[in-house]
Amino acid sequence: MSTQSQQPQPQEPLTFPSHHASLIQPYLPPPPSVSSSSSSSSTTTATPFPHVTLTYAHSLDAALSLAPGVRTTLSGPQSKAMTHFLRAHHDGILVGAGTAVADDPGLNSRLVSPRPVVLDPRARWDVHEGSRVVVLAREGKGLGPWVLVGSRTVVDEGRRRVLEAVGGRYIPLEAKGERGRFKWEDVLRVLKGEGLESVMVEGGGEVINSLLAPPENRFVGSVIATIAPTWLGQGGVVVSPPRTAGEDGKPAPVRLTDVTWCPLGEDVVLCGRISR
Ligand SMILES: NC(=O)C1=CN([C@@H]2O[C@H](COP(=O)(O)OP(=O)(O)OC[C@H]3O[C@@H](n4cnc5c(N)ncnc54)[C@H](O)[C@@H]3O)[C@@H](O)[C@H]2O)C=CC1
Ligand SMILES: Nc1nc(O)c(N)c(N[C@@H]2O[C@H](COP(=O)(O)O)[C@@H](O)[C@H]2O)n1
Repeated sequence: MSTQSQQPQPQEPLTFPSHHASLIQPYLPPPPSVSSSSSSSSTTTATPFPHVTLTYAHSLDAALSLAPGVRTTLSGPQSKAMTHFLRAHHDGILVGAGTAVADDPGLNSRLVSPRPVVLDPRARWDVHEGSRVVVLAREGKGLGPWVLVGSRTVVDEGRRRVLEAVGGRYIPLEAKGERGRFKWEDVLRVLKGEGLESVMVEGGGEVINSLLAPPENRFVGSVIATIAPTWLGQGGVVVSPPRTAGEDGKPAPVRLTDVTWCPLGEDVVLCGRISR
C-alpha cells in the first residue's frame, strides 16, 4: 500500500515551456545543424569566433553571489529550467577558475550537455575524481571539461589524468592580457578551432565584467540575464564592468538594445544585444 512518504517528491521542472522558449529563441545561436553545415560549406565566410551568449543570474543589487567563493542560489526553478535549456543550445559553457573553485559546478544539461570550459591561466582549480563535473562526465551525464591554462603553467599530472579519463584536457594558451588573464580574442579563437560554434559564458564576476567592457564586448552576440527578486547586500560579487570613455571623452555606458523581458516564476529574464 502506498503511503504519503512514498509519494514522489516535487522536483524542479525539467522542461522549459515552449511559449517561454519562443521568447528566448531569437537570442540563441543558430541550431547546431545549421552552424555545422555552414562551417563545413566552402561558400560561407565563417567567423573565427563562436557565437557568444553571456548569461547569468543576479540580484536586484547586481550581485552574482553573496561573496567571492560563495555559491549562492538566485534562480527559481523555472529560471533554472531555462538555464538547462540554454546549455542544451550551446556547444560550450565557459566559467572562470573562481567559479570552478567556488561552486564545484556540474556545467551539464539534463537535455544535451555542452562542453565545459574553465579559464584557469594558473591552474588553480583542483580538479579531482570527486569534482562534480568529472563525476557527471564519468556517469555519461555531461562532458569532460577543457581547462585553458597559461602556456608556461606547469599542470599537476594527477589532475591531467583525471581530466583525460573523462574526455577532458588541459589546453595551453598564452595569457597575453593584463594581470595574467587571457585575451578574449585568443580564448574564442581556440574554442572555435576546437569545433565549438557557440559558447555560453556563465560567469563569474571577473569573467563577465571583462567580457562586457568595450572593446571586448564586440564578441558578445546576446545577453540573457535572470534577475531574482532579492537584494544580497554589500560585499557580493557584482556585475559592473569597468567604465570606459566614448569618443568625446565622457563615460560611455554599456547598454542593451533589441530587448525582451520575460517573467519566469518570481524572476524576470532580460534578453538583449549589446548596443554598438
Ligand atoms: N549567479 C550566477 O549566475 C553566477 C554566479 N557565479 C559566482 O561568481 C563567483 C566567482 O566569480 P569571480 O570570483 O569573479 O571568478 P570568475 O569565475 O570570474 O573567475 C576569474 C578567474 O578567471 C580567470 N581568467 C582568465 N582569463 C580571464 C579573463 N580574460 N577575464 C577574467 N577572468 C579570467 C582568472 O584566473 C580569474 O582569476 C562565485 O561566487 C560564483 O558562485 C558564477 C557564475 C554564475
Ligand atoms: N542560472 C544560475 N542561477 C543561479 O542562481 C546560479 N547560482 C547560477 N550559477 C551558475 O550555475 C553553476 C552551478 O550550476 P550547475 O551545478 O552547473 O548546475 C555555477 O557554477 C554558475 O556558473 N546560475
